[in-house]
Amino acid sequence: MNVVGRRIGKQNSTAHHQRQHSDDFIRSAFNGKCLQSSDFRSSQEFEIYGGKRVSKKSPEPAALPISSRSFSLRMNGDKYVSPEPAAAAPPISSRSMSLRMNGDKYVAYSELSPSLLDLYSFDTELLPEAYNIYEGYGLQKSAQGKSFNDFDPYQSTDRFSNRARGMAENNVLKSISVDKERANNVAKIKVVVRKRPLNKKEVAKKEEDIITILSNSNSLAVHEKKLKVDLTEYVEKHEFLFDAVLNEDVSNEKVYSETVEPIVPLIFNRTKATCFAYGQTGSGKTYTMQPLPLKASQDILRLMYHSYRNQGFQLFVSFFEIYGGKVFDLLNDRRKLFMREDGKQQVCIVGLQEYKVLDVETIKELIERGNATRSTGTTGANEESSRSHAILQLAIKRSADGSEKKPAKLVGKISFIDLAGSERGADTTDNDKQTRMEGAEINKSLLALKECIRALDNDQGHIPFRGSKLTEVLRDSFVGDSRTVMISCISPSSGSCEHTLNTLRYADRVKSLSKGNNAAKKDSLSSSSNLRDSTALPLASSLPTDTFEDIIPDNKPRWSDRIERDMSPFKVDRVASGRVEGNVSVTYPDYYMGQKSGLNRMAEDDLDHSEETNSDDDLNALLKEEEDLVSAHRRQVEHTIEIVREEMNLLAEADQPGNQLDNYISKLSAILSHKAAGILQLQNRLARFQKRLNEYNVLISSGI
Ligand SMILES: Nc1ncnc2c1ncn2[C@@H]1O[C@H](COP(=O)(O)OP(=O)(O)OP(=O)(O)O)[C@@H](O)[C@H]1O
Repeated sequence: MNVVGRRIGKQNSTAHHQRQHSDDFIRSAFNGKCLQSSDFRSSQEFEIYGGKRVSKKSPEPAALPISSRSFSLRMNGDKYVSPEPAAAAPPISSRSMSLRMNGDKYVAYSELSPSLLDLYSFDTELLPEAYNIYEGYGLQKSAQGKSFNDFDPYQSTDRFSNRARGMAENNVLKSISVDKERANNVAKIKVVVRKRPLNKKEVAKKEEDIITILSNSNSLAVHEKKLKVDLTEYVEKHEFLFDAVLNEDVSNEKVYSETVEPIVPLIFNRTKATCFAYGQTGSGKTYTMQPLPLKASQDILRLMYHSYRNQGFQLFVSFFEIYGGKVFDLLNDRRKLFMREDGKQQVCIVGLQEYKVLDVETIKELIERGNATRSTGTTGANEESSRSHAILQLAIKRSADGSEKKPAKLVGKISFIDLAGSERGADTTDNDKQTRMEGAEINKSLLALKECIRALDNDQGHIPFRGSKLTEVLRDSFVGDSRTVMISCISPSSGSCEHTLNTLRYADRVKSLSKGNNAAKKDSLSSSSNLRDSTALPLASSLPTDTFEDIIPDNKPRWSDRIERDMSPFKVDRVASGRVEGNVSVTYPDYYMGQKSGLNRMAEDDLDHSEETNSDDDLNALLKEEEDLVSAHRRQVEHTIEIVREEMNLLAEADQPGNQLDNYISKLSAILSHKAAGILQLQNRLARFQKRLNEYNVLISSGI
């Protein structure tokens, strides 16, 4: 593997500080034998642990990893080498790497963690309660009554005067308090939309850009061309409001600063963050996601080596994918991994490899390797389309005393998820069995992910993470202090309108009902009510805008949505929560205003009355039935449209001279029977579902 070395020599504004830290590191590492950094500057070579040379670039200390606990060195003649015998080092193919001095050479500096990664059992309580990253060990007594300085390797060799140390601490304090302030301002869930530019193919096909985004606004409009029943065209405008809306000119840097950057400092303080990209194949998920972990790790390392230096934080990377409901290690030749649940219902991914990394370059190479391994399938829409969820995790760990003697435990982490193309969930009707199964799994996981995030944001005690492999794997990101950023990627082209609307609805559902969102959104949207500028006929306006929603419940209503729809049957589209459509403001029953969805109630019931507890399975089954009902309703509406078309044709025929009355009567009779059968079927399904709700005591309105 092409590891290390290339980063060295890169001068930047922090070079001076880093050089100083390098000096400190070198002094402490050599335990008093002071080696000048100039000795290192003259070093020319890097090589992989085990002796294989990788790079001959000059390792300037400006870019050296500065964690004095990240590796240790010893003298060997006049050479400094790692205390681990080279022979004992596993080959690079087994991913075990560590930086050491070998003569005047630096060698690789990543380390393999234990092969069993227990996602859930990470003890995030490793830091004594008194510990707070924003105050820092170095500035307070630890639980054992020892100050951080008691085990600070800087202390014995430190040349700084107390005054200088005080100034340094002040600076650390300042940056820490800035981070703390920032942390308080980071929303628990943030939903961002990114529009990509039209691609060459779309331009060649003369497809129009149907998305408008007002500059400096966080709303966007989709202009959907539709046909009335009489086949005349009109444009329906769907407006959505999100936390941020990024147009096609926005750079990846801006995407980073808008999404992940504010979260990074939080993961040093036990936060588990998740950033995922959602959208149809080719909408820009990978383009958007790929740079983020790199940028994040750059910031993480900066924090580790500066603001939080000497506190023993370590950075680990793992990269795996979920494909067809199975988990594969992308950094270990796609080895199949197994999930196990222990007695405490904590789930482990057995065998997942994690790398300890000290520099961005190594992370970059690991990501490249994982991406190359990532499974892709051939789809009609995009040959490179991915049908898997790729999950890259950056974990911050630390041992209890900040040293490397004890095993490091998880402090916080950030997971980057490049989801499978959202429309892939529609493959459940495909002829190919494998494709169907993959589609079903994708569908299930996208639904479950949405439900988990919503449950999370509502502080529901009950999070339906067992809905899919994806959410099971992410379980520990849904408990405790968490942050979630969803980046919805959309294509601007008219040909993708249906998928775009589905993506936006999914995003809207993730965001909706969340605490503090509704009021704000309502305010902001009420000033722009009547956002739809189409003249939608009642029937046309209840048309589903897509077909795959039957399978992917992007538009999945909660109990409250159903009421909203029921009360305003002429509304076609939901926009961000609290939207006021047309000039009709929708009145919610009090129950709904309290945001007590049926599920919330179930969750609360779970907590309050354990004997009435519904299991996850029950909850998921109920959710599934709800989805099925909505799907059936949608199909019924589509069916009705077809029938209305038939009726119109029949009427047109009837107007023709010489029309056969017999023919007209028999056709009309068939059409009406057809219509009635469809309605009856839906009524039966609705009745069954109502019964189920009654059984679970979640019937929320006598009006249903
Ligand atoms: N914001 C953007 N600016 C410029 N090009 C973009 C942008 N977003 C995506 N693209 C380009 O569009 C193409 C498809 O993007 P990408 O592969 O990221 O889609 P995807 O959603 O990950 O698809 P899949 O689900 O199939 O993996 C790529 O060639 C990519 O470079």
